[in-house]
Amino acid sequence: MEEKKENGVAAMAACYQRFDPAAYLQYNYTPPRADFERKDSIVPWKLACLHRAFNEGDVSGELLVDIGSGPTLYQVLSGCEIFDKVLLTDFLEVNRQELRHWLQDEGGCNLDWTPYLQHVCKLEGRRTSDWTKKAAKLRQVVTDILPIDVHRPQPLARDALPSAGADCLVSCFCLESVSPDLAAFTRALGHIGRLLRPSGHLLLIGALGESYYFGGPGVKIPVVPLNEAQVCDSLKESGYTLIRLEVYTLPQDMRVGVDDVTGVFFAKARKD
Ligand SMILES: C[S@@+](CC[C@H](N)C(=O)[O-])C[C@H]1O[C@@H](n2cnc3c(N)ncnc32)[C@H](O)[C@@H]1O
Ligand SMILES: O=[N+]([O-])c1ccc2c(c1)CN[C@@H](CO)C2
Repeated sequence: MEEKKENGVAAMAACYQRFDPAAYLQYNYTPPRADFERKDSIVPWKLACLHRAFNEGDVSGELLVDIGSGPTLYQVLSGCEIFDKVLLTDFLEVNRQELRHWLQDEGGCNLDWTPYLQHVCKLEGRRTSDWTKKAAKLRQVVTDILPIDVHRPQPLARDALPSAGADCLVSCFCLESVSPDLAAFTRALGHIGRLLRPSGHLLLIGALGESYYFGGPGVKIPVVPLNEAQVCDSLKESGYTLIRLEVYTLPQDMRVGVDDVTGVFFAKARKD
């Protein structure tokens, strides 16, 4: 059994060697999936879920860790106003490099995050012109971009976090996209839970009913197809209490051929 587990994880790691951050951003973070003029676009829905979850009064602390950041920053645009310290993490150096390009404001980014910063300012009741302040805030609070492997019982380097752990985790489209099967997905949930202090919050966004996605031209990556019940069961099994689950169903024109995702879930949970 141990060998089968390791083979599945190794096969996933091999797929990711061909992951293309620029293509991935193009596929998922430009219109129609990221259209801030459309009420039914996926990215504004995700940003609204995250804004509400970070700002309803129960989430607080010093340290927020984003698990499997990839080449994207949207997942911490609300959290950066709440936490003094934000850690971004990813398995691939190409993604960590993409994030560094933006954070060091040195150019070379494959996506302009301005519309995202402006949109989240609007959600916060601020002028959209405050986006430059939000960008500065994000650059100030993101203190590191670390390698991570959610299949390891210790996903981060031993000294990466304070002994108390993180106060909050956010993770988007990572666990189901890197796990060979549902059991591995659930184990990974438990592994990242060890990074979180007791009663700390987990904000989890993921794909429903997805069996593959393209991580670049011709880079077909298998995904664990999840339904809502499995998400709830896995959270409970790996030591979380579910606070809220929200589901978005993709309209036809959001299905653009880069994956077979049918829905997106947002779960707010607390570590037991
Ligand atoms: C579908 S992307 C999600 C990116 C981003 N969080 C988002 O919301 O679009 C999945 C990410 O998981 C990363 N990844 C692959 N294997 C991993 C592993 N074993 N542990 C943690 N992250 C991994 C990939 O490098 C990739 O950035
Ligand atoms: O519409 N979206 O905002 C969006 C963003 C990222 C991803 C998806 C959809 C679906 N596929 C996952 C990878 O399994 C990645």
